[in-house]
Amino acid sequence: MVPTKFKVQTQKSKVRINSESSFVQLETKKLNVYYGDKHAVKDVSLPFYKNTVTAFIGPSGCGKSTVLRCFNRMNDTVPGARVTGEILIEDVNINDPAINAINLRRHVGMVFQRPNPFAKSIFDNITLAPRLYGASKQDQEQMVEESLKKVGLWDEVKDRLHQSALALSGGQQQRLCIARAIAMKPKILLLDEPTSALDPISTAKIEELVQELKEEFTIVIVTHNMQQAARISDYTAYFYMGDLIEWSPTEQLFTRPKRKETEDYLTGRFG
Ligand SMILES: Nc1ncnc2c1ncn2[C@@H]1O[C@H](COP(=O)(O)OP(=O)(O)OP(=O)(O)O)[C@@H](O)[C@H]1O
Repeated sequence: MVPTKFKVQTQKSKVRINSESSFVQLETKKLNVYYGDKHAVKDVSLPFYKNTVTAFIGPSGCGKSTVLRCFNRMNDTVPGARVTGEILIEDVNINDPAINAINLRRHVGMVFQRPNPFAKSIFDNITLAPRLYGASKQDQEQMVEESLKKVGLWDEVKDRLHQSALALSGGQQQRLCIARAIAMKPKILLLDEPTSALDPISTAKIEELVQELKEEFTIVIVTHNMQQAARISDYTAYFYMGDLIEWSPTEQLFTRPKRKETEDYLTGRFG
């Protein structure tokens, strides 16, 4: 049992898991990742349920981002990286060499730690990829309005869509990056420490947004902030040195962890 003073408040009462949440959207089976001789991720088998948020927690270097990057095959571009095991998205193994990584990324959007808008207009940031797939002008306009409304940015930027995205604040830029990631209507949204560069108000907005977006997407978030994991996720996976130590419903993991190692991490005894 985690002593009360170390307990992180979970807000499960606010977390609504919808009826499709028993559907496994994404699954890893014996996932291993090597960087040369370094065995960075070891035999990780995990389900990710549709329209839920799963948080990855654990000390620096434990493999959280590496696992996340497998889901859109970003590790393909890392020299010396090797991935074994299966990653199934709706039963299709995305590690199959026949799967085109560019097409895969239409279904798996990603947002990074630092907001990284292109040095282009707000409008172009969202429509760049859809244009490559032949979206008409009308579709693009609809996409821009829809995705900016979803991230709560429309009212703030609707009169300056053709101005540079770099003129936005950090928090606005991160919401724009989320809008860009969801414009193509992916099935899965990956968030790699999306609030670590943001102030508390922008962080709260993104956390609220994640709760709204899970109605439509299956979300996986890497975070160093345990309170954040407790506040916004439905499931939490705790990693240590490449091993998955525990995966549980978030409320359970934070209040009644199954493993002593998890409890030690939550109570600050190591990590
Ligand atoms: N491109 C790379 N080449 C070699 N080793 C790497 C590479 N990327 C990550 N690693 C190693 O793999 C291990 C896992 O790294 P990863 O970035 O996944 O950890 P993390 O848990 O996300 O860490 P952090 O919380 O600090 O971001 C670490 O030992 C790291 O040094």
